[in-house]
Amino acid sequence: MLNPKRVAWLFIFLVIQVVSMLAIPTISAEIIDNGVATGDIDYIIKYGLIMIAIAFFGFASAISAVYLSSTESQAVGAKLREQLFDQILNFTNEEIDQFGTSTLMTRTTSDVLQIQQVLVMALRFLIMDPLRILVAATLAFTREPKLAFVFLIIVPILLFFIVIILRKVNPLFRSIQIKTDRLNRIFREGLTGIRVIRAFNREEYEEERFDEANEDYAQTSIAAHIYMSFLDPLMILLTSATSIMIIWFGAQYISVGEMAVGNLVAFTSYSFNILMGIMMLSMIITMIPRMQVAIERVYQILDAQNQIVDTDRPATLDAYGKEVSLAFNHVDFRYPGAEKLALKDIDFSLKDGEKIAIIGGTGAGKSTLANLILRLYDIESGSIKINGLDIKHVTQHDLREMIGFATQNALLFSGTIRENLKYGNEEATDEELWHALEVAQGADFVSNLSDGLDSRVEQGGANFSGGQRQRLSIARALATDAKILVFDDSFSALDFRTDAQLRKALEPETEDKAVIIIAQRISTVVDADQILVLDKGELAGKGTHEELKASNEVYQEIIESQMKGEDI
Ligand SMILES: Nc1ncnc2c1ncn2[C@@H]1O[C@H](COP(=O)(O)OP(=O)(O)OP(=O)(O)O)[C@@H](O)[C@H]1O
Repeated sequence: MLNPKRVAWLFIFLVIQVVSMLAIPTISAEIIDNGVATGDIDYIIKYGLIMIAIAFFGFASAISAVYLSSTESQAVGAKLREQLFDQILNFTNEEIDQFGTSTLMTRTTSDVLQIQQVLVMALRFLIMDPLRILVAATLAFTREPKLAFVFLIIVPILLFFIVIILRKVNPLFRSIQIKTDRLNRIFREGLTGIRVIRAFNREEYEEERFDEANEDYAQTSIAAHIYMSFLDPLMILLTSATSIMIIWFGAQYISVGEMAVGNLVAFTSYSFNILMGIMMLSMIITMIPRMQVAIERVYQILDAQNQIVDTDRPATLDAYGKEVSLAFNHVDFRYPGAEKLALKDIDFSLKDGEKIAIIGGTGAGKSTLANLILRLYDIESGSIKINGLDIKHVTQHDLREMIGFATQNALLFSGTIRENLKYGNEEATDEELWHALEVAQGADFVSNLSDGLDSRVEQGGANFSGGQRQRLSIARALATDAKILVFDDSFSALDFRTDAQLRKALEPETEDKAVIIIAQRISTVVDADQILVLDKGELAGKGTHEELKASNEVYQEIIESQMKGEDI
């Protein structure tokens, strides 16, 4: 994912930076010993200018390295987010259920950010610091081997404390990520469920739930940062101790003429570079497990095997052909992990010009059946065929292009009404959109809006009533010009009159289409060519309204329960 050419440039700039960082004290030592000590001004000026030139190169390289590491890590972050979003969009409902929406969001945002933040540091310091330590140690040991023993004392002490801190801090950072998930989940639920929370006066309870998760997250973060905060003072303490030791022993060597003053200055600087290098390297090493956790979490999503895949050699489905047929042949379906079948032995067929209605109590399996037509889940046995082709043998794209779907919850996207209506057919003209709205009984209310088709739709369609949302979602399905129309309980929020008008307006529109209307109300299904009665996932009856009314017990019960409702 990293660009090798840019990483190679980064490496070159970092080498220049390290060389310049360590060349400066080396030249200083030369100036002190050969210029200052002998009063040679020319020497001082000449080497002073060389020092400035080296410092300039070091400065320019440092800036270039920061630029390259930042842009590289940003590019990796952007790529990961793009891949995650693409992958999640292709997830089946099963995979989305398995992960849960809040963790999918945390992983796409905060885990990727975590990777980016560590990467920007790691790209520089993982290359620069080992180099810095190596060169500084070589220079220190070759220039003044007598003082090298100082490192043999200080470095083990530094490493000892760093290991202790890392061992404490790593598990804490791991748990912070899990706690972020939890915090996001509660926050999300609070936002989406705000109306329910208010209606049940549960603000206090939700606040407590959030506070508790927030406190837990904050405490873990604080604990982790307390441990991390030891690193700075530890470093100050150890560099000071090193300087004191170097000056103490160095002064003694200088006084007996065994060491030059310049070497003392250079050695102090090398030692600082070595200790600083070790500390920075340790900090990065601390961060790497955090990045690893984030990478694992991100790759769990990216590596998830999509359960529903297109076959290698798909058959061609003529989405705009004259005729269309849909057949369920003894279909059994079970939700992943469920014990019981959600649909059992479902068998029916319909073709263009026909309208099938599916009725049944809550949880009977109506929406499940609609989802199977779209192949949102794969069936366990039997087959679903469109135009004689098993839907597993055509691409999901071709299949879904055949179907205009109005979902049960009438979800709309933020944008304009026009954008929402054109969601399934970008080519649709305004005239076609208005026509779809006419049929969906939504033209009146849209034309009364000051901006008509350009009116804003808030997230989820929050600025429209349930009935208006349903009409827009029906119009969206009609605007696709698909051959099969599925209305999943899409008329439930409409009053009886609008429901009847809509079905009437649909008649001429659907002469060459196959229509499936899922409903709970008898009045919505009476005029269907065929009614399927679903009961606990099984087909309890199949026939016209009159036939079922005369002979089907479940249907009779539904009629009876709704008659009672009308009496009230
Ligand atoms: N994602 C899911 N995972 C597991 N079980 C599910 C899932 N969705 C639905 N079910 C189960 O499948 C059964 C059928 O649900 P379905 O949503 O199809 O019913 P329905 O007839 O459309 O009901 P309603 O009219 O209330 O929407 C129910 O028992 C439900 O609990």
